Amino acid sequence: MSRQTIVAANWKMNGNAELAAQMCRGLNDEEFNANHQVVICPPAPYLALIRANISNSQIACGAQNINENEKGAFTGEISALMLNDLQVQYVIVGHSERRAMFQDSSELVTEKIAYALASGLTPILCIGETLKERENGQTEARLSYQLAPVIAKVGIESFKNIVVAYEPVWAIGTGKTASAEIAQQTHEFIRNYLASFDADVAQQVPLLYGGSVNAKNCEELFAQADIDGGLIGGASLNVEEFKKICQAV
Ligand SMILES: O=C(CO)COP(=O)(O)O
Repeated sequence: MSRQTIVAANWKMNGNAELAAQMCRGLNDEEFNANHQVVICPPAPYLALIRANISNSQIACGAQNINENEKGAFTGEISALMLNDLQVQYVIVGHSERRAMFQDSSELVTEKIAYALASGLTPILCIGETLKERENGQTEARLSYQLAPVIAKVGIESFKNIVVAYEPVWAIGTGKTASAEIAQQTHEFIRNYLASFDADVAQQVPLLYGGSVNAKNCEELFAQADIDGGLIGGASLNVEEFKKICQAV
């Protein structure tokens, strides 16, 4: 069985109602390969708008974060139940911007993943090393450090319902993409690491590359054996460019 391919848009704190409407109009009539999924992750205020305007069954919605509690006095937070309510299927967890700026530690990321899974959401678990870590030869240690607590908490079987996005911090928003060769090597490491727990599960997990992916560099990246799609930031804010990236897998 071939692995599912996924191209996910992470709008971060960008976009507006007009872009949401344009993106739905632009993508609704696209025909994608079978087993390909497009996920749009807008800021939370636009989730309902996108849900209401998507008619293509291969396009889903995702949130950019969730709180690890069911409900209660957590001003400003969004719960998994609310995402269920809006029929949002995916949620990005552990993005490096949240790890760096909002204290999303590996422990908290693990709790969010567990809660997302228990609520029937598909987490897109983001992992990645800094430039300093890569230069010091610590890439593999960093990635396993980020994966290990999640595997310990939810079990390797749960990775049948998890998407992993490898986003080297030094490639995010910098215009510096990892070369296809470096990206493939790192994805292969991630798959082998997962395979050391369960080889069958590891073969099924979609591994996405993220970091300055655009319409020009996506084809070479997506052609790599262990790259099953991408998590796209800046280039997902342009409908025509994002369409090209979705079709390149
Ligand atoms: O962080 C990213 C997606 O989550 C990547 O962002 P850019 O594509 O803008 O580099």
